[in-house]
Parts: sequence; C-alpha cells; structure tokens
Amino acid sequence: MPKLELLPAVDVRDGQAVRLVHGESGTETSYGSPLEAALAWQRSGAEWLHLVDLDAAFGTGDNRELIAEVARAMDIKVELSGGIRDDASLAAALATGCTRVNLGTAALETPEWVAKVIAEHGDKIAVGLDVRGTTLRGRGWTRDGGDLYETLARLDSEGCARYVVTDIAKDGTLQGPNLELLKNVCAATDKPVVASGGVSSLDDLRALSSLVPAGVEGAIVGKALYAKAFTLEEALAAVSA
Ligand SMILES: O=C(O)c1ccccc1N[C@@H]1O[C@H](COP(=O)(O)O)[C@@H](O)[C@H]1O
Repeated sequence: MPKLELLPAVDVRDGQAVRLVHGESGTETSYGSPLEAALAWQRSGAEWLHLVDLDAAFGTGDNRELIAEVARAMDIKVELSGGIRDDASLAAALATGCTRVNLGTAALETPEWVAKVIAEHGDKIAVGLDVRGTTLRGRGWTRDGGDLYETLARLDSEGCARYVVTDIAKDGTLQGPNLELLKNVCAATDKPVVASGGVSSLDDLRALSSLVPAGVEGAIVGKALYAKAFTLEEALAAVSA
C-alpha cells in the first residue's frame, strides 16, 4: 500500500513564513524566512512542499517574486496555492516549475475557467475544498461559496484530478484532523484527497495513514512542525512504519 505523503507547509504573509489560527487574518505567528523554512523541510527529507501566498489569498497584495524564488530553489515537488484565479496568475504559478497548483476561490467564483484549466493542465491542477461544516469558503476563507458535495460532484464531472480538503475549524489549532469529513469526501469521489488542518501528533498522522486505502493520499502539516510537536524526520518515519 502506498504510504501517506507528507506536505510540510510554508504559508507566506508580508514576506514571512507564518501560521494562522482558523485561517483568520491577524492571528499570524511568524517563523522567519520562507526560503529558510522550505530549505529546512527539504533537508529533513520532505518530498513535497505546500507553499501558500496568503496575501494573494486574502487580496492584501502578493508575495509572487518570493514565492517563485522559494519554488525555484526546491529540488522537491511543490504544491503552490493562494491567489491563482486567472490565466495570468496561473501562468506565473506554473512558470515557477511547481508540480501542481491548488485553486480555491476560482473553483467557487469562476467555475467555467476552472473547468477549462482542468481540461488543459490535467493533474497539474488540484482544487482546494476549504470548508466550515459542509460550506465552502473562498477569498481568504471570508466568504461562503456553496455546498461541498455539490461542488465536488461538479468538479469530478469536469475531470478534476485531486482535492485538498481543509477543515477551517481545525486549521492551525493542533486539535487533530477531521477524520469524518475526510472519510465522507473520500466516499463521494474516486479522486485522491490531500488532508489539511489540525494535525497535532504522530498519532494523527497514523490515523490519516489508515485512510490511505479510502483515498487519502497525503497530509499537509503546518503548525505541529513549527511548534515542534514532532520533527519532520519523526513524521516521515511514522507514516513509513
Ligand atoms: O492556508 C491557510 O492558512 C489559508 C488561510 C486563509 C486563506 C487561504 C489559506 N490557504 C490557501 O489558500 C488557497 C486558496 O487561495 P485562493 O482562494 O485560490 O486565492 C487554498 O488552497 C489554501 O491552500
């Protein structure tokens, strides 16, 4: 059975690597240089980096040049997200050489464009399903954007290759992932799911590993690594066991 992929996160706000609580602007804890953080995860054995331009997601500017610098410095796979909502921002994201991009708001607000880029770029496109309960949230998670399962069915019918599912209520809280939500999403789609939000312990990673047969392909880990709840080396060992 394939092992759970781990994607350490580097979220960038105002040029700094930060973690938020519930994705709320103003709750930032800063962790310094995004490039240093990304290189540290790479040195620790990461195979993936989840790299987010939070300013672009919130609409408070962007960190596009810095994000491109980080993505280009990586020898590992990069999943890039935040503010990718039109042809220009998608082209800039793909030009960094990232492995795939993760679209959030666009999937809620410009579904025709998302269907078009899914058809053009295949598995280089993932869609982030960022939810409170079963209601999707866009624009920095500040606006409602429809029903999770209706949107999932639409995206499935358009050939979306992969979903990144975030329980906003768990994100940045170290309260454990929402396993029920992940099971329900996996039951509703045949496509792989990357879990995001709430990972707090190696046991959480083992619980997510138990969902690999159901369709959970990977897990984004943020706060737990920055707060040193465990090391990335320990996390990688836990999902290999
Ligand atoms: O990751 C976060 O903590 C986060 C918080 C608030 C908003 C967005 C966040 N993350 C990422 O942003 C993209 C969505 O960006 P957009 O809507 O496409 O502009 C989403 O995929 C999350 O990965």
